Amino acid sequence: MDQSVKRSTSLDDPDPFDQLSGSELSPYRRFAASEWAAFRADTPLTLTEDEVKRLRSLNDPVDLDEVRRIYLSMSRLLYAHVEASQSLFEQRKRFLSVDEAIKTPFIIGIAGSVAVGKSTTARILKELLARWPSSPKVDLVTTDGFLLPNAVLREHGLMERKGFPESYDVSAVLKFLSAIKAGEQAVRAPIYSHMTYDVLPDEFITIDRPDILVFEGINVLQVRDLPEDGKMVPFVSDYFDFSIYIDAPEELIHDWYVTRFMQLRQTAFRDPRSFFHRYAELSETAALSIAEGLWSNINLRNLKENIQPTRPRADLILRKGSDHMVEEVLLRKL
Ligand SMILES: Nc1ncnc2c1ncn2[C@@H]1O[C@H](COP(=O)(O)OP(=O)(O)O)[C@@H](O)[C@H]1O
Ligand SMILES: CC(C)(COP(=O)(O)O)[C@@H](O)C(=O)NCCC(=O)O
Repeated sequence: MDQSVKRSTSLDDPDPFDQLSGSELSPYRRFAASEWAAFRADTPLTLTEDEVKRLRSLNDPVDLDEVRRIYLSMSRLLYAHVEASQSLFEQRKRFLSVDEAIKTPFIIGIAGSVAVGKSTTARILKELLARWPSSPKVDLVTTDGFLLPNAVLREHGLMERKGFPESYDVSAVLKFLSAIKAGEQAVRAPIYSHMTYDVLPDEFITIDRPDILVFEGINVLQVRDLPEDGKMVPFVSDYFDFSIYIDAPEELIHDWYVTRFMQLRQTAFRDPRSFFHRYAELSETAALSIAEGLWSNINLRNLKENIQPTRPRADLILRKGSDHMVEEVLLRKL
């Protein structure tokens, strides 16, 4: 992109969310959570309170009511999309003389800030979709496995840029998604550990021809600048059949990040193998200041510069409120 026209983002810029939800020209239709809940129709509730508790992340209070209010309608909508896409693919096979055995997975992308609750949403959706009457095979992959290893990030001075677009091996992401879409068997994805704060060397998750793949991570809706040589480059989202952006006002995400950091201090950071173990021993004030620094220097910056600008590319936006519960749903109408 021509650098002279690239708009610089300031951390103080207001969130342009109202333009998306409030304007008549918005490509989205906005629903209050109660209106959205009505679309559930006769979709059965297939999760129990205990299962929801098991699926949710630290500091995420999502419960069975939230599943009823928000997730069942989403499950119904996705069911319609998956059915339509499978039927379309069947018809296309006749034109393309494609091998009958090849299965093209339906890929759902889930984007949003660090600490907004993407993992919880991804895990609940995975379980709900897998419990449809047709019992589809549903897999979940997170993009943190595709981060460059810490050794490489250090070598390039990128340790403070973890989560920014340049900290990922995007070619590996594209190769992975292309293999999945091509219906390849046993495709490997790398794994990240929050404990070591690094990609696990030689450890992989194997994805074997699912019906549906949920692909979750902060940057999945990222659009890359065209290379100078003018070569066409696919975007990660080119492989998506449906995309969801999890959203909330920045001040709330900030609070959730800091609260979670302080809770991790009492739990995961206590483990001497944790990369953040040293923070478990710090005073409350010192730890708070570390959390604030990580939020404003890395995660807020990334949200404003790279993540929030991808929000208008999503098919569905879930906007959360102060109690972590979804207050508004925006569904793309065009
Ligand atoms: N330092 C950490 N130690 C242990 N777990 C972590 C740490 N940071 C994040 N997590 C966990 O990793 C998962 C992903 O977190 P994150 O990338 O912030 O996305 P989100 O909160 O949107 O799911 C969450 O389940 C979170 O609880
Ligand atoms: C690992 C993450 C970049 C998220 O990765 P994702 O799965 O969304 O690709 C993020 O959780 C993170 O660790 N950010 C670095 C700054 C911090 O420690 O908060």
